[in-house]
Amino acid sequence: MKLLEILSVLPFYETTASIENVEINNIEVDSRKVTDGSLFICINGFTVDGHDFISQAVDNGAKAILAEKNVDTSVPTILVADSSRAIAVIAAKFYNFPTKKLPLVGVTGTNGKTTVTYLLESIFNQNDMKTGVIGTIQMKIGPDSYPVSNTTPDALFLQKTFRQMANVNVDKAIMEVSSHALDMGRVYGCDFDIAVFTNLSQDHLDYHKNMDDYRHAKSLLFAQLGNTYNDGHKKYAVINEDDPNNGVLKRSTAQHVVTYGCVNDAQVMAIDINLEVTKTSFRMNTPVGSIQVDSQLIGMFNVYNMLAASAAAISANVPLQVIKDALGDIKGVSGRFEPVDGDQNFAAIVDYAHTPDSLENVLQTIKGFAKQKVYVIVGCGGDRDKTKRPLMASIALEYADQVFFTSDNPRTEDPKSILDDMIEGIEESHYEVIEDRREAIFHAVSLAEEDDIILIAGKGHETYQEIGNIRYDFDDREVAKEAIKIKEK
Ligand SMILES: CC(=O)N[C@H]1[C@@H](OP(=O)(O)OP(=O)(O)OC[C@H]2O[C@@H](n3ccc(=O)[nH]c3=O)[C@H](O)[C@@H]2O)O[C@H](CO)[C@@H](O)[C@@H]1O[C@H](C)C(=O)N[C@@H](C)C(=O)N[C@H](CCC(=O)O)C(=O)O
Ligand SMILES: Nc1ncnc2c1ncn2[C@@H]1O[C@H](COP(=O)(O)OP(=O)(O)OP(=O)(O)O)[C@@H](O)[C@H]1O
Ligand SMILES: N[C@H](CCC[C@H](N)C(=O)O)C(=O)O
Ligand SMILES: [Mg+2]
Repeated sequence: MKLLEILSVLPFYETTASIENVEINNIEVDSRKVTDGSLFICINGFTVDGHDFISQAVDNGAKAILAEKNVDTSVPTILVADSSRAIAVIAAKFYNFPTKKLPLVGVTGTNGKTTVTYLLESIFNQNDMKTGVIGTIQMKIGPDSYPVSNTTPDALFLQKTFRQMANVNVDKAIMEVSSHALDMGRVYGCDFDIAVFTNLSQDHLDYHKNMDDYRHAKSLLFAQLGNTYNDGHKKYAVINEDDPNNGVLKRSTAQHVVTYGCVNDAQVMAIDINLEVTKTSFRMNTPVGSIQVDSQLIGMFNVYNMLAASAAAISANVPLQVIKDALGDIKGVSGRFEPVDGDQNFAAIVDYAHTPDSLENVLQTIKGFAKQKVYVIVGCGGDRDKTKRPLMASIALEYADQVFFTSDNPRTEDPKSILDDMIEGIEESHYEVIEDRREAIFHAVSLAEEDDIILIAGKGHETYQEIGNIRYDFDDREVAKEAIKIKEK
């Protein structure tokens, strides 16, 4: 493709040499992956500056450089104010605007994104639609899955992936949209048809300055809705009416708002909610009729997730009966309230709760059913929001009979200092600090008696423990199974 044509989507840029005859066959943000004929886009990252790798990019065959500052190089340079924003639209153009054709649902919020995307995948599949899913656990095209390193990957990866999805006739793409991605412009070139808001509570205050900034980042998804290409298609903002932030998000969009909830009056509403240990049921009233939902998902927070997915599916014209059938079939999402079954007489549940709000939700659910003691194993991630550490510790202590504070991906921080942050100022004494997570799980399992419940929180589907910059194999579910096996002997 002619470079001039690719750049036609940018409102303003300068060039250092004529680019009239430059042809580009690839776009790259990583100098190591540049191939002959590429346009290399320099991103000034959090760790290194892409501008420092221009000579490697040129050596590898870059035919032009897109940069934020003047650089000394033998190939033409295109200067823009913000290359992270530029790449989002350039990549969309290069891959021929895949999301113009491919219906795209974006799900944002502090908790529940992964769950809602998987619920939507099941609902769309039940409606005989081929789906593509991008999120925390993996990327999927139809039944095939691929690893991802971010919940919401960078703009180039996204546009390339959406092109792949469009080429194999995916009917609906569903993605998690993190606040980091919104802030960094990773989804700036995506044309969403439906944007879903789950909820907002404290997280990521290492990245966002305060809760207002965090909320603002989330609102960008709704502000962007329908503005990307102005193609006249009907767009929907699906919003949790029971979340105190609903007003801000509604005011962020000029599109149709669909509300859901259980308390405040909403268009898609759950009533007669019955929460049990092994199942959940409720009546769902919607503008297009009413259905009885009988689900194997546990907990009030999952009622909200089911409402969010249903409201989005209704906006996409999926019949209510299909939604009912899909919600009835879903067994659960990997690492989310996942029971570990080793034929033991107590329960062990692995859950991805790694924020104060999700931990509280999941513990409220467990306390609602607990007949005997509740044990909690929990830690907090290193190089992440430090202010959530004491909050998560207090919540665990409030609901549990005994808490084991342990490591959860200490990354480059000293595991002991993370644990110190968690227990600082705590007056209760019903806890132990066991830095080694495996030891903590084995210890809790060794104490558990009939009908007790152990919650192993924070890592869910993760199959590693990140210490320093190394990811060691570690899966809470496997370790718990081992511990149970040894105890049962
Ligand atoms: C803080 C942050 O978001 N960082 C993201 C960012 O990395 P970075 O800024 O450090 O990149 P960098 O290493 O400095 O590189 C800058 C540029 O130089 C280029 N480069 C680098 C080296 C080289 O030899 N040649 C070269 O060209 C790189 O390709 C890049 O274009 O860009 C990378 C590529 O897109 C991301 O993978 C990375 O996410 C890191 C791993 C991360 O942990 N991000 C978290 C905070 C995050 O985004 N989380 C949210 C989910 C949150 C949630 O809701 O739970 C997510 O969406 O994942
Ligand atoms: N709607 C909800 N409200 C509050 N907590 C929830 C909700 N849904 C799930 N949770 C809790 O949050 C945890 C993570 O859920 P999920 O993975 O669906 O969220 P997420 O938003 O994708 O998280 P992440 O930001 O890490 O990708 C679950 O294991 C559960 O404990
Ligand atoms: N997407 C989240 C996941 C946190 C999961 C938890 N296990 C941790 O490592 O803190 C993050 O990267 O902040
Ligand atoms: Mg997720």
